[in-house]
Amino acid sequence: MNLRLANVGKRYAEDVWGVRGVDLELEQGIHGLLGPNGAGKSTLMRIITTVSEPTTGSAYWNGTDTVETPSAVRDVLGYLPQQFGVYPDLTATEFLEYIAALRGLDRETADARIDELLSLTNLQQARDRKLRTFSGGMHQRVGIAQALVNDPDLLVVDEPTVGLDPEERVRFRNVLSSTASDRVVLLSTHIVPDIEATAKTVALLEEGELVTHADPESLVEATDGKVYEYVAPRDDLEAVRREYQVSGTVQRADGVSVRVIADERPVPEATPVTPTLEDAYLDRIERRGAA
Ligand SMILES: Nc1ncnc2c1ncn2[C@@H]1O[C@H](COP(=O)(O)OP(=O)(O)OP(=O)(O)O)[C@@H](O)[C@H]1O
Repeated sequence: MNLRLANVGKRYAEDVWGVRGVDLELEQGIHGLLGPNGAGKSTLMRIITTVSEPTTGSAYWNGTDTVETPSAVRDVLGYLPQQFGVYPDLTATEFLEYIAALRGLDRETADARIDELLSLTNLQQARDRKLRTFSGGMHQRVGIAQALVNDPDLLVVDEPTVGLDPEERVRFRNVLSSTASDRVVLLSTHIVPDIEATAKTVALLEEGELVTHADPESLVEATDGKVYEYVAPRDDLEAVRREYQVSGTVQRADGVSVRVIADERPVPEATPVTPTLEDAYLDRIERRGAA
């Protein structure tokens, strides 16, 4: 299984490119598409799912050009878009039955598959409740269930954890990682912990361009020796933010403990700490911003 993007660009207006010159190759496993708001993640997802056509370049699924032959990807695709609307008066089971029918599954196959998916997404207890009564997290889990109805080879999930509380976010992450074997999963997010534990590779997008595509370990390694923690007076926090990329703050009795990304030790008492993927992400974004 292989998804390849070659020189993919999307122009919205004369000088407005949603993405530009993106080359990317993804194999089986979870891949994170990371970038700040407006970076072009949704644009790229819409091209991959054939909802929208690129202005330049093309996408290939197992070597077949998906702009010329959209069915090559549509037939194997599961998609959870950012704005995922459901039918509030259907129960979870009814909704999944409807999706299964649209996907052309016969009744028997559909029933078995729906049972399996409700259990995978931890919604067995709620299967006969109307979707209007679902919490944000349950809504997203039904979303992932509907995307998996046809057992897709390519699963595309766009910002799935926005608005979820931390516990639901973790639950969603676990569901997703348990579905990742035997398919290509592309998960777009601007929340680094969403992919930290699960992604095989991370593609970092900023202002429509692919900044890097690497495994999380290599990204973190590149930031090694550049992350420091120290306690700053509370009144200095704004100044620290102006000077450094701050990846965390903790209020303390004697000031604010800050975690910063810096090429050199910012103050003599700063302690070097082990970087996380979040630090590495901010470092790449920062370096680009400063370049
Ligand atoms: N239909 C459109 N017409 C014009 N510009 C657009 C259109 N859709 C997106 N853009 C612009 O393209 C850029 C990329 O947008 P996109 O929605 O792909 O980013 P994103 O990374 O998904 O951000 P978000 O997380 O905020 O959705 C932005 O500058 C956006 O304003």
